Amino acid sequence: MPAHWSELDLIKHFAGSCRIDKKQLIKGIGDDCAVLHPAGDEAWVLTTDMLVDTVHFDTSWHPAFQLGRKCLAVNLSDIAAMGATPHSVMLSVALPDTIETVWLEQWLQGLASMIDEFDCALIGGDTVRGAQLTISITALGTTARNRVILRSTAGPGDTIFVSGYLGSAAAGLLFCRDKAALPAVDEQLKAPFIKRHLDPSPDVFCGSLLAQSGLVTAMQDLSDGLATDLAHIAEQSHLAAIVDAERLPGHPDLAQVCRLLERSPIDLQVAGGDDYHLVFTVKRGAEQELIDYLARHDGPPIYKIGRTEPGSGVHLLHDGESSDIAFRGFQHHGND
Ligand SMILES: Nc1ncnc2c1ncn2[C@@H]1O[C@H](COP(=O)(O)OP(=O)(O)OP(=O)(O)O)[C@@H](O)[C@H]1O
Ligand SMILES: Cc1ncc(C[n+]2csc(CCOP(=O)(O)O)c2C)c(N)n1
Ligand SMILES: [Mg+2]
Repeated sequence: MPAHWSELDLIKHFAGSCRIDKKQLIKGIGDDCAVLHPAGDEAWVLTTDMLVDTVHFDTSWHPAFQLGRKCLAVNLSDIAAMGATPHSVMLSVALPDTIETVWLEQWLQGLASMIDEFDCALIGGDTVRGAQLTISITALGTTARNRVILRSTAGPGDTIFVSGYLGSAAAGLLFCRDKAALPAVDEQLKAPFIKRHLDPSPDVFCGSLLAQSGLVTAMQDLSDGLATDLAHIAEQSHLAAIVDAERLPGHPDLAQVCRLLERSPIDLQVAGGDDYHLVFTVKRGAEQELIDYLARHDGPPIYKIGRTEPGSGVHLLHDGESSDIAFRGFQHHGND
């Protein structure tokens, strides 16, 4: 892979080299999922995510069962971001010879439990031998055509919300990765952070409620970190996103845990990645209506973190200063 190319450069190059439009394609490259309009009022959303050993997970600390669940969770999070309901999945794996049967069985049980939990079915895939354990899942979701939520449709003056705590998985990853280097930390204190890294639960129910409410203008899931993921909404909606650092929601123990890790909580919250919650925009004046709608439908709490305005970038307000953090989240290429 050419090291000087960023992930976005590569995607643009792929897109620029192939035909990318097609009848019945509502949205191709550029969102959490592609959107197809098969017939009638329905829309299909399709997404694929690849997980590679040592890049997305590390089998030395990731139990097989939880890894099986996470492989699907990251895809379902993209389906949630469109406001759709998961329907079916295709599984492609490259397995090295060193994989043990017991490990594979536990991994599969984890995957199967996630398939059951979200009422999906496994409908196909591909299986090959490979040097490095690689798992690629393609997921299909369905929704009503007029309920699909894109990244490109936020308006100026909208309010920005997230659907859960930020930074937990990033702290959990540090606990798992730097085990030897860290002083002994109370297991109970670490547990929720490590759980969020190992076994995130995608906000599928929340995403679907948000779309049903008719009050959400744009949405995206949080995989690379707010700095990058919100930048996609800002860029595609031709807006600036203004985020108030004090409003970023975190686990009640995040500050304490970050002191032990010697990391800034805000850094983990905006750039740590692996959150798998949703970031979305709501028309100004409709915030309370949305909160009431969620409460009426047993929805989860949501957290207001900022607003959009004319302009560009993602601006983090902290201690009276503003800094542009657009695309400062996790990147696979270009900033290693
Ligand atoms: N190799 C590729 N060929 C064609 N399109 C691609 C390729 N890689 C990514 N894309 C498309 O580019 C867009 C951004 O991809 P990306 O994987 O960054 O999605 P994301 O939702 O932003 O992140 P995540 O995968 O963490 O959810 C998507 O529309 C995706 O389908
Ligand atoms: C062992 C290990 N090292 C680092 C990370 C962190 N990480 C890897 S990929 C990614 C963003 C989402 O990926 P993608 O953009 O491919 O969907 C993040 C935050 C991890 N989870 N495990
Ligand atoms: Mg996504």
